[in-house]
Amino acid sequence: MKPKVFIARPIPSEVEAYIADHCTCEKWTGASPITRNELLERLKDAEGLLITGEKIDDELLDHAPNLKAVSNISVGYNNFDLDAMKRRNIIGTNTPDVLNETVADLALALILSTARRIPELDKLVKDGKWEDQDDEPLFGVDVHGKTLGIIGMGRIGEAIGRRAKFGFNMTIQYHNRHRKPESEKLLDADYVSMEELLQTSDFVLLMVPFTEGTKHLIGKEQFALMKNSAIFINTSRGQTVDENALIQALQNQKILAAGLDVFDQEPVSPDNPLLKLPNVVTLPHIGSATYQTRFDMAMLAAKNLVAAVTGKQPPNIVQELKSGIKI
Ligand SMILES: NC(=O)c1ccc[n+]([C@@H]2O[C@H](COP(=O)([O-])OP(=O)(O)OC[C@H]3O[C@@H](n4cnc5c(N)ncnc54)[C@H](O)[C@@H]3O)[C@@H](O)[C@H]2O)c1
Ligand SMILES: O=C(O)[C@H](O)CO
Repeated sequence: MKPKVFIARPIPSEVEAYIADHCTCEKWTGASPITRNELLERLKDAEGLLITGEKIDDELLDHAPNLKAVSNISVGYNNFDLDAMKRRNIIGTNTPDVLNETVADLALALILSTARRIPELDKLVKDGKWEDQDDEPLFGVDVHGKTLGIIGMGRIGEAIGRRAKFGFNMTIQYHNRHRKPESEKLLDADYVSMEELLQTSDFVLLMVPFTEGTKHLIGKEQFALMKNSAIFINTSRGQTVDENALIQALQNQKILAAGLDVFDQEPVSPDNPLLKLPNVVTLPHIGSATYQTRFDMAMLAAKNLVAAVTGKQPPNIVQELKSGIKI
């Protein structure tokens, strides 16, 4: 008998067909995203679950007595309660690498958009406010030749560094849990302390996972160390930044600007002060959102899921759950 899986997110038909070749599939077909309660109700028989970021904790696992594996269609897995999953030998997988270049493209787009004030000036033109006058009020700052400080020199951090170094002749420095000699060689990058990075970078870019150790990694103290001309970019998770401290830093011109793909609360509340500041470029968490990359992520997540529920080694079990899992 084929293992039963529940697909909680819309996925391309080709990916669904691949899963259906190996598993009995049930899927969420509602017009809006599945709610927590609806998800809990659908898990009674499921041995596998395909999701994007839904919280996997004791409450959910209590509703899923047959569950063996949860496959995330994302590289970040801060939605996994790793202890709860470990206690029940649940396999958890993610989708690394296939999205690196796409997310890196978006990070560069945020760097350029903030430095050259692209959304603000686009609005000015479309609002008919482009006047024949001295254009100094439209000036921005250069990107080429400046110093980019990357906090979190992982797979995506390095892809961003490559673009910045070889596309824009930027100087790269980074801070990471561990030194990355390969990245240092490739990017001619300096490993520096967090303090030095914050004090000397023109652009500070955050690309760490959200864990207990990175919650509010950047807060009041860190913004205080940055240059007044610094531009802050967050493409990691909203919770890695103390958002109130960021708002203060921008309102008090402690830093020049910010480019944000991620927020503490998503979707961001329309009342969030960040949305009222002209020197902030905002995006709705779309780092990996191109047709090709989202297809590749869904297919990789499907391969992880099928392998896990059919007793094979999935290609991408998350690091913390690797030991102790019996395939
Ligand atoms: N905006 C988006 O759409 C989007 C897309 C993809 C990934 N992400 C986020 O980016 C994260 C990184 O993805 P990745 O594939 O590059 O992961 P990765 O594991 O390859 O890289 C993360 C790096 O951060 C470092 N790190 C961890 N804690 C740190 C700390 N306290 N200080 C300094 N460095 C630290 C790690 O050592 C690692 O080198 C994901 O976990 C996800 O949350 C966001
Ligand atoms: O972690 C990821 O893969 C991105 O944030 C998309 O969810």
